[in-house]
Amino acid sequence: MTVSRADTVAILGAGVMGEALLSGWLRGGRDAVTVLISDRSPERLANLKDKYAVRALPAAEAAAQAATLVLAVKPQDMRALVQEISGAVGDSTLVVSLAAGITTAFLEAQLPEGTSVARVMPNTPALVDQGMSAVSPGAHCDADQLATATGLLQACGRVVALPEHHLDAVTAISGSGPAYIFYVVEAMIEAGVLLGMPRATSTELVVQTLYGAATMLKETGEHPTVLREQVSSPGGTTMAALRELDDHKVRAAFLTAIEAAARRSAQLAAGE
Ligand SMILES: NC(=O)C1=CN([C@@H]2O[C@H](COP(=O)(O)OP(=O)(O)OC[C@H]3O[C@@H](n4cnc5c(N)ncnc54)[C@H](O)[C@@H]3O)[C@@H](O)[C@H]2O)C=CC1
Ligand SMILES: O=C(O)[C@@H]1CCC=N1
Repeated sequence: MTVSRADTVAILGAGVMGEALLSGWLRGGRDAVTVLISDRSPERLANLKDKYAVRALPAAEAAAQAATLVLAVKPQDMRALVQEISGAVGDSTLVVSLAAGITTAFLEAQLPEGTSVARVMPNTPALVDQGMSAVSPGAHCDADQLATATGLLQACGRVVALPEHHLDAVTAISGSGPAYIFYVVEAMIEAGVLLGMPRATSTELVVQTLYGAATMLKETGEHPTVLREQVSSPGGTTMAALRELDDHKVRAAFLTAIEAAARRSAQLAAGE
């Protein structure tokens, strides 16, 4: 079967996020022949070709054969990748970057004049079709191209369009967010073990509690304060615990931590 360039998407850098998108597209019914992958690691490529039956090519060749390029390397590897593919980027190519910190202006300056670029910040729950992504258009990305970028992410979860000046904050909240939640989950599991419970039991209790609480937030649409108050009996156990969290400034620590993540995203833009 011959596949047109217009229908082809290339994932350049097929690591955690590249695979999350690839797997989401295939689960959503996209034909594997319309996806090209490229990665520096031959082992990684062999593994993905086996698992998903997609074609692998060197980055510049993949870039020449696809109308949409998803750049999914680490921010520190972005300059080298863009230099590698720049000559293969055509007039109608849409470049979609997933990298933390890397601005559309940075990419536009490295790519041929007038290249359409969209910046996206996804997160790992895309692996289970529950991703949260934000997308921002660059200077030459028109509405149709923004819709194309949005569609690629919608296959794996929800997408919001936002002005690019919010993207460092998005990176700090939803991009890195799953890690904060996993960190809290780890701490709660440890607490169960400290109280004498088998680890497997503690894990089951915590994971289902997280799932239930997330489902309540989503399905009731109630403010989290209301839902927290429903759990907090006067003079009860929950207030005893929350008082300790307040004493240990856990809320303030979250604010400071998320500010640090946003600051780090901005530093990555400067190549630090
Ligand atoms: N992991 C996460 O939770 C999220 C990551 N991101 C962003 O996604 C991007 C990718 O992150 P991960 O998937 O976590 O990284 P990763 O390290 O799992 O994947 C990056 C892949 O790029 C490959 N690579 C590096 N240079 C290359 C080149 N020149 N040509 C071809 N392949 C090359 C590496 O071999 C690696 O497999 C990063 O820029 C990150 O900021 C965004 C949101 C969430
Ligand atoms: O930690 C990072 O830099 C990437 C970006 C958002 C999540 N992971």
